[in-house]
Amino acid sequence: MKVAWAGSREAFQVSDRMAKLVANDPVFEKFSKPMLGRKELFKNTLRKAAYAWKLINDLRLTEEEAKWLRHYIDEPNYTDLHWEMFVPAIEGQGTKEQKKKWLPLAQTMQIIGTYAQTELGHGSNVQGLETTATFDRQTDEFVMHSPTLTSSKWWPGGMAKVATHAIVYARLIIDGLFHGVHGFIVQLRSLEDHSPLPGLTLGDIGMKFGHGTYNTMDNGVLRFDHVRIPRNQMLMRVSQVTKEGKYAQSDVPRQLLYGTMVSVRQTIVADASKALSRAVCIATRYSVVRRQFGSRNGGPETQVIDYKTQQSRLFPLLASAYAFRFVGEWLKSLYIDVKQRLEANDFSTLPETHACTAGLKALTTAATADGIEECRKLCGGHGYLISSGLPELFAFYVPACSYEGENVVMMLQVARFLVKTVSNLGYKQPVGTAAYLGRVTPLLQNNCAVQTAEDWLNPDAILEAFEARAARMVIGCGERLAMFENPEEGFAELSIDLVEASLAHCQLITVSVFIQKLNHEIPGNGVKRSLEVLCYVYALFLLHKHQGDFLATGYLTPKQASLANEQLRTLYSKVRPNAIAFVDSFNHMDHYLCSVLGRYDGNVYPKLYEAAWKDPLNDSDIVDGIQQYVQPILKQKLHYAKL
Ligand SMILES: CC/C=C\C/C=C\C/C=C\C/C=C\C/C=C\C/C=C/C(=O)SCCNC(=O)CCNC(=O)[C@H](O)C(C)(C)COP(=O)(O)OP(=O)(O)OC[C@H]1O[C@@H](n2cnc3c(N)ncnc32)[C@H](O)[C@@H]1OP(=O)(O)O
Ligand SMILES: Cc1cc2nc3c(=O)[nH]c(=O)nc-3n(C[C@H](O)[C@H](O)[C@H](O)COP(=O)(O)OP(=O)(O)OC[C@H]3O[C@@H](n4cnc5c(N)ncnc54)[C@H](O)[C@@H]3O)c2cc1C
Repeated sequence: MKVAWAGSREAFQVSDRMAKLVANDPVFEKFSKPMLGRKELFKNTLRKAAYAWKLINDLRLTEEEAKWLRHYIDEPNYTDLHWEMFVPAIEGQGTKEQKKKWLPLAQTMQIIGTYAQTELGHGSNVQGLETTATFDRQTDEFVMHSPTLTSSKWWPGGMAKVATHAIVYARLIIDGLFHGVHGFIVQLRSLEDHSPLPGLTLGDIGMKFGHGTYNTMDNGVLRFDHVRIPRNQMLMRVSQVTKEGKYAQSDVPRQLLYGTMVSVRQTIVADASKALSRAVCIATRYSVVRRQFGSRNGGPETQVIDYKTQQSRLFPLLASAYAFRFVGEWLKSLYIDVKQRLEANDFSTLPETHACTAGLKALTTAATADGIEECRKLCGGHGYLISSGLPELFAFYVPACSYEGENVVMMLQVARFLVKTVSNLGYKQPVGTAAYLGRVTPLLQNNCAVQTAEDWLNPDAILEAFEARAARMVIGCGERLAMFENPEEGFAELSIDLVEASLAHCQLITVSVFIQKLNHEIPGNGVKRSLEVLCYVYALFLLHKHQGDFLATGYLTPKQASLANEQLRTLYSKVRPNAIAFVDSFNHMDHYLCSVLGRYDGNVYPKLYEAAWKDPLNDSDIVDGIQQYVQPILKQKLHYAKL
């Protein structure tokens, strides 16, 4: 199962080796992080990042190994933006000459970059950005300027204190004409003494949610006061500006300017299963250790994992972690394919890839963030302790619902893709993830054939149910949209339904990828059978949760919906014996989990007790402030004692 989770034996070995490297090195200790002040926390992160870079070079780690190393160090920092956004932006949007100049500098970290798109006034609406890049023909330069307070760049990670360069998105202006938003490589700091270059105002935007997690990142603010950069620092794969000031667009579609976001959204989907599996591992192990009620004749109480209600909250999350792992793997292969096509100037699959990355990013991050919080509740009161590992994990993870495309905004992008697909149905056969929309007639006409709970243990029945629900919701939206004279008005009016239809479409993708995975790639019958159980849990849990959709579209009868729920209860009993094996298969080490409740050895209570004594408040019996503020209250003698 560890191999099935990792994707291959080699992938398992690489990640396992890197997990151990990090866990066994005292530099990467992280348990004390929540006790540090912001400055100490930040310096500590800089120290770890520098040491990691040294390890990467000394040990000659591959790109894959380096990614795992950074992952297991488990502290967001400037290198995330450098490797995941700055470098890919140059790779995807730079010309050959630009790549030749900038990539070697970035790949050896002689320069450190960030991705400066969002502003104080605009994040989702990229076309609304206000920073200007005005071409000056006399000097062959662009003048970068922040004309308003709301045009201040706001959020870019690593920008406040570390990055030497940024890809800055700004409105291109030539001779007073606006030519859309483009990316520019801008140097921010001196490579000699790290001071901000003239004309730039740079700073940190302030503390963020949760203490010891995201505050390791220096998210920054940046303002330009007429800063000049050479013309050849505009990323020019998509559009070019000549030294005469002529604006030209190559036959590469404009959407490629958004290519870095497609790449990162794909990574975010791949990472969702890491965060969810971490929370599920903690909650499952603790649910086996924790006992409440049910003691008979002085025997042990019931392990809380044996309560059906606990199973009904925990096991769908376990199944979701596996579903997200597989859909992340699938999305990566889709992305690699589109990347190769884009390099060969084939842009045909870009719209579908954009819809898949946007929609799955929204689906997986929302479910993961909610899932982590559910796992915290599944651990009862102790889940609220920092030492459970869950509050910090939640604080670290929850911004994923907003960054890289706010989730609702992303679902509306999926909706645009679906509406377009439906409106083209007469003359363009949908393919890939939308192929089912080419079979609307049977999907709209045939209803579910399930008659017994057992009938639900059938991948075809499940797939058809999810296809019919999505098709009926999408087509229904299409029909209602057609009644509006102005399609944009209609889209806005129906946006709630469109987001729901997009979710149904994305859930269909996750369910069908899970089923495909079982059909083709699982080594070993035992592993396969166990994963089949999780696949059914995932699908039937979604069906139960969204049964309103399945009933309202008329595909299911109430009886069939209740049979699905009956089957789900049976499936939970099948998951229970393997629950610990399922979570051990994630191969998460104690160092990575950073959780007393999720310890591999289950030695929870003594370690919880021990961890409590490490709190700085327990350094002495009488702490600072008691004499000054508590003793006087105790000693005062008031007449009206009842105040
Ligand atoms: C670096 C992080 C790496 C990994 C994270 C993983 C795990 C976490 C680990 C560590 C975490 C630590 C640190 C990193 C954390 C966070 C970093 C965060 C970075 C950022 O947030 S960067 C800023 C991201 N900003 C956004 O995502 C903005 C969202 N808005 C948009 O994308 C667009 O503006 C929007 C909403 C799509 C609308 O665009 P617009 O108004 O310009 O146009 P249209 O709607 O008219 O669309 C035009 C046309 O283009 C199509 N399209 C839109 N986007 C794309 C795209 N990306 N690719 C391809 N095509 C696209 C759209 O569908 C339309 O097509 P049509 O004309 O209809 O055919
Ligand atoms: C931790 C973190 C790290 C970040 N790192 C970076 C970075 O490195 N570089 C960078 O450039 N940016 C970064 N960002 C910014 C991030 O990309 C934006 O915050 C994100 O894209 C969301 O945009 P917004 O803040 O403008 O949200 P808004 O769009 O203002 O969202 C507010 C609300 O409005 C709703 N809404 C907006 N538009 C619509 C619509 N059309 N229809 C319906 N509802 C709508 C949303 O659903 C949401 O509920 C980061 C953000 C965070 C939280």
